[in-house]
Amino acid sequence: MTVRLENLSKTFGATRALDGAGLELRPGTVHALLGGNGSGKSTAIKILAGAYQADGGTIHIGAQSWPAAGYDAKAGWSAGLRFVHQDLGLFDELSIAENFALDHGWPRGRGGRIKWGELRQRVAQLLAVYGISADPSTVVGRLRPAQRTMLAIARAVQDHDGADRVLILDEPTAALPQHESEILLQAVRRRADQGQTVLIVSHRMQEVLSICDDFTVFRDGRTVANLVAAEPTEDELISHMTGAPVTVHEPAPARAGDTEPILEVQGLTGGPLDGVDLTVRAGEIVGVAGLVGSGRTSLLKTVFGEHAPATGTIALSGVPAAAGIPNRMAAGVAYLPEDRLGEAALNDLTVRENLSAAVLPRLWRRGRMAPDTEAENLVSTYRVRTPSADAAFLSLSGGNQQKVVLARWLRRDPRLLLLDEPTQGVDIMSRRDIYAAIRQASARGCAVLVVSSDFVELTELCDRVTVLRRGRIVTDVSGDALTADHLTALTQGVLR
Ligand SMILES: Nc1ncnc2c1ncn2[C@@H]1O[C@H](COP(=O)(O)OP(=O)(O)OP(=O)(O)O)[C@@H](O)[C@H]1O
Repeated sequence: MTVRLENLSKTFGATRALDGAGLELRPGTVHALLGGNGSGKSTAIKILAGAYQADGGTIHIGAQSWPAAGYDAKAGWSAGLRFVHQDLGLFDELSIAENFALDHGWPRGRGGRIKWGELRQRVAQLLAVYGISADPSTVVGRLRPAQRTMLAIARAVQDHDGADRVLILDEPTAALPQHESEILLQAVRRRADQGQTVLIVSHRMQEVLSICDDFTVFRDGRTVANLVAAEPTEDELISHMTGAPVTVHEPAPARAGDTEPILEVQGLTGGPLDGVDLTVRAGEIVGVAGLVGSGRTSLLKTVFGEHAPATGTIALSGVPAAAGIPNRMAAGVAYLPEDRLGEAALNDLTVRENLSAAVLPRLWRRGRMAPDTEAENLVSTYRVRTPSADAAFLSLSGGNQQKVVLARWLRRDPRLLLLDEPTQGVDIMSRRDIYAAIRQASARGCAVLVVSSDFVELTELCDRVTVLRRGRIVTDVSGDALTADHLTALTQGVLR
């Protein structure tokens, strides 16, 4: 089904989020919507979902048209648009069949009895169509990550051929490890080959290049490129996003010799951790690769003092680390969690206040809080797109929120920096700035431990990557062996 957005505009206070943007989806194609953080992608998607109302423009879906200011969620739904957001909205404790029924009702017989046989049969057919090899009675929490996303897609579309539905996916692979992303993208590609129209918003260039037919690039709320049946290069796409030719970044300088150990972990157990031994030295950037459930996040949380280990020791610069988060922070440990909005940000405050939160004691003078005069510098260094440092944190786009939280930690000048998925949702331009900031911290002697599902990121950023499988470190990779494919094989257990 064709979808066409024409001349879409939307203003939030002083911010012109969309300024005449356009987008056209051809039936049975996978279309990438690309753009830097704050370029207007989410605003366009939210308008299509009916969550925001546009100020002006026209929306065409199939044979129907609406003035965008008069379009709502119901119009989109009945015209066939289906959305799958990053938070898949699945109930992990329930079965696949129950998850379907919660969305679309339970088939009932006489006396209101649930017709389980009919439900299971209908769901089994959908699972087959969407290539999910699982039984309808399987509990959702047991599925692999790519299967869960595919399930959310099947549940949203609930249609066998899908040709009269348009599937809109917002960063579908952001939380998936490489191997799972590939499985998911192939499954999405197959859907399009069978006639389904798909729109994907993503910051992962290699992925969209591998499966998309058409590409639309937004910059400053306008469409700056519309590439139909094209095979652009990554550099071409980036230069559309930035409006400038791509600049080549310097590789990280080689490190000379061994430095003093900052973090020493021995025999750590607790939760999924099953005896982790790990040392990170001053100036080292060490990656942690592993599948979901391998213990990656638990390792960081335990080192930060959020979880107490069952057994084992943690030392910082040779001294046993005192228990609890305040003690770890006092010892110079900083932690950027994966769940930015839930754990890291002060959502009700401004950008400036969020940036200050990590250095509050420094700003208190004679019983008064000094204004944080560095906020403007940080906003510009990290390319945070905001009308001012005093804008509400929540009014920023997702990627810009992430940059603020990261800037806040890096300005503390930590001795040990723990990062969990640091660039999730961050555009490719800022990603490079963030890598540069992490490298600068490491050049000053900070030890960095970084968890990422994006193995390309680990290979670009890290001196060494340690592979975690079922709570144990199975190997360390560095030098020429440090490639994304090698990490995929190691985390999967294909290689030892
Ligand atoms: N509810 C809102 N209130 C105020 N400003 C907003 C709101 N939603 C979006 N904006 C602003 O509109 C602009 C476009 O944001 P949008 O979320 O559409 O960008 P995006 O391309 O999706 O970015 P990202 O890749 O970071 O998710 C940004 O400057 C953002 O701060």
